[in-house]
Amino acid sequence: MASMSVKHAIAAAKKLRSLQERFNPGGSDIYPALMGDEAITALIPSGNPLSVHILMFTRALREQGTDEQYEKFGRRADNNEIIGTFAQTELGHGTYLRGLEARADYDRGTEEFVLNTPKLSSYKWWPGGLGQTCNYCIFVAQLYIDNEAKGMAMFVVQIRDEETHMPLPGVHVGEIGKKMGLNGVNNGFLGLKDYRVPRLNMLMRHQQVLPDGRFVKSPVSQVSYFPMVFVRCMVARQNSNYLAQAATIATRYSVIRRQSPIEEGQPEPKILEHLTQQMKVIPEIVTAVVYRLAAANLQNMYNETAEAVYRKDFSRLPELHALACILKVATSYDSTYGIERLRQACGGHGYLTAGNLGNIFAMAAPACTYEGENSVLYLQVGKILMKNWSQVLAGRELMPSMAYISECSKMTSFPQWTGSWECLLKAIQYACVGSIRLAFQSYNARVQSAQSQTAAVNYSGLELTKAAELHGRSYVAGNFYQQIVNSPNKHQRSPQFQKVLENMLELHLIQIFFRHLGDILRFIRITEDEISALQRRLEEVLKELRPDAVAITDAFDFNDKILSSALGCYDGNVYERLFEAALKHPLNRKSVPDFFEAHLKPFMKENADNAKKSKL
Ligand SMILES: CC/C=C\C/C=C\C/C=C\C/C=C/C(=O)SCCNC(=O)CCNC(=O)[C@H](O)C(C)(C)COP(=O)(O)OP(=O)(O)OC[C@H]1O[C@@H](n2cnc3c(N)ncnc32)[C@H](O)[C@@H]1OP(=O)(O)O
Ligand SMILES: Cc1cc2nc3c(=O)[nH]c(=O)nc-3n(C[C@H](O)[C@H](O)[C@H](O)COP(=O)(O)OP(=O)(O)OC[C@H]3O[C@@H](n4cnc5c(N)ncnc54)[C@H](O)[C@@H]3O)c2cc1C
Repeated sequence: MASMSVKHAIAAAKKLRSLQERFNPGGSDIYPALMGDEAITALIPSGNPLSVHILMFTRALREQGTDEQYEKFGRRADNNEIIGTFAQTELGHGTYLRGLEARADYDRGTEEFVLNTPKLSSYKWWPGGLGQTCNYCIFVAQLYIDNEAKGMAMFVVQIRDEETHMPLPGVHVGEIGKKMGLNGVNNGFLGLKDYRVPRLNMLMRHQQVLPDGRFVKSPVSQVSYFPMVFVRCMVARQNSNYLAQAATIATRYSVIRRQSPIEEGQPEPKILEHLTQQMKVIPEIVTAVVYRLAAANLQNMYNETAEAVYRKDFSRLPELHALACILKVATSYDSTYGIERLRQACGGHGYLTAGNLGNIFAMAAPACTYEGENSVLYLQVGKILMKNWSQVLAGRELMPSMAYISECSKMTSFPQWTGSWECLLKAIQYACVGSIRLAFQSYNARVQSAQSQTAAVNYSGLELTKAAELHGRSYVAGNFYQQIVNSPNKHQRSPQFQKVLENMLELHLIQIFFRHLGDILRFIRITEDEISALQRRLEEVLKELRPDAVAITDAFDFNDKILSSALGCYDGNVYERLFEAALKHPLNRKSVPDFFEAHLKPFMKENADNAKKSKL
């Protein structure tokens, strides 16, 4: 599987190169890499072994290396003359980067770094493509000068001979084993023993080690985390894509499959006529759209921040970090749960490999873990919200994506309930700010009682997580509202199209309201009649969107090769394709399976003989 994936990945990478040259000659924009990776990944159901090379290795060289280092390594990596990965996670540590054990000791006598993974737990473990594909990697290690720890640093390390692909002396490298999915990616392990690299193999755009061993600290240590921010932005877009693919499959299947009359004596309807089926499928279509728009916003913000960082302006890093964390978490959680809901909406056939929903789930699910485990990132955002709440208390302005927190903090109570979109959006924001205030009271009380920040974060973790989750909901819903109601190009839309978008906004806001009704009722009084009115509107908007469901998913424009699903094929010949796939199964090559003579027949005969004996 790995070799097939590499073959496909190389073919697709070549295609990508020609597309880039045609549509984005010499451009550094992220989209070609993203589209390239998406295209390659989508065409390789077992995952793209070049993903981390495209998304992390090449970018780390460009963003963390000096111009000279880019000339020496980056250009060859961009041109796919060398293939690398990003080796940060270890067998013993993934989240807690300060606990990483791999070390780089500077030898000023030879102006080299001596790299070691001192224990088994120090082995790099997980990097994509590390097992067999890559001949280089970015090796993340704790930097030591005269045995004094200086923090994390990144090193360009060649791990295999460029001609023979043999692991180099001092390198122990291989595949970590079968996974739930992505088995074409050859995630690998890497051990280094007294492996020497020249001083100039340490990426030194932001921090330097001079020949005599003097260390020049980075102006902002967090800029070394930038490669992770980029992939978190990618995940937001990639996972909204996975959800859109699954929604397309389930929607098409739901208008082909007929089951169970709604009125006695009537013919069996398409299953999408059942209201409960509409509630399983249509909100997922809308969620895919909502996150795709949010991810596009985030991508633009990433581009702007990356250019600023290149100019040594680090001012926007904190906001990008907060948004990249919350969107990576929200998109990966909601897409993973949404794809499983869509699989279940397809009944038994949803469980068939031919439907491809299982594989889409297996591609989407690990995004809840890699690039920052989701609950750790929720806590990251929770910590940032605590800092911002202190700013609110001090009367200071907040970053634009958190401005609503300031506005809501000035409200002494929630205004009269109207049920309008603005009211629903404000309710989610108001509940978020209420949760932040409660979390801060707990957190601050702990800090005041002399608990350390990390301990206070841990013991306030549940409330911090809730506040972070609601912040994500507020941001995503607010972005969708702005795009539908206040977009500058709204007047270029046909009235029919605008109506469909407004129906999607109505559904999203009401769905989020009901998902967080408990959180909202803690801070806002809403009567039973007002809640029942929203229930009616939910049922109504599902009915309104039902006729548009197929058109919206067709507009995602996935061709059959990308969906790779007998349930979601464009021509709708589901049963014929399911049967065609079944007949291809190896067990159908013979009428009598080999195991009959070898196992089944003797087993049944033995039971029959025993039965006869027991009768005697
Ligand atoms: C298109 C296809 C897309 C995707 C699929 C295809 C390919 C990719 C597939 C897989 C690739 C996977 C790669 C990986 O998984 S790479 C390894 C990823 N590992 C992590 O993300 C580690 C997660 N851990 C953390 O982030 C750590 O907790 C942290 C680095 C945050 C450090 O925590 P620590 O406790 O040491 O410090 P904190 O106090 O939490 O933070 C200090 C300070 O720094 C700020 N901060 C933290 N992170 C960032 C950041 N990324 N950017 C900017 N700023 C950051 C934090 O807010 C604190 O600030 P302050 O409070 O002001 O001091
Ligand atoms: C498919 C896939 C591809 C990957 N690709 C790469 C790659 O290319 N390069 C790379 O370097 N890494 C890669 N990784 C590794 C990934 O980055 C780590 O798995 C991830 O960072 C989580 O770390 P961990 O696995 O050590 O889990 P841990 O950090 O051990 O987490 C285990 C549990 O402990 C909890 N926990 C940990 N810390 C805290 C805390 N401070 N507070 C509360 N709870 C906490 C977590 O929430 C989680 O529930 C990949 C992983 C996967 C699954």
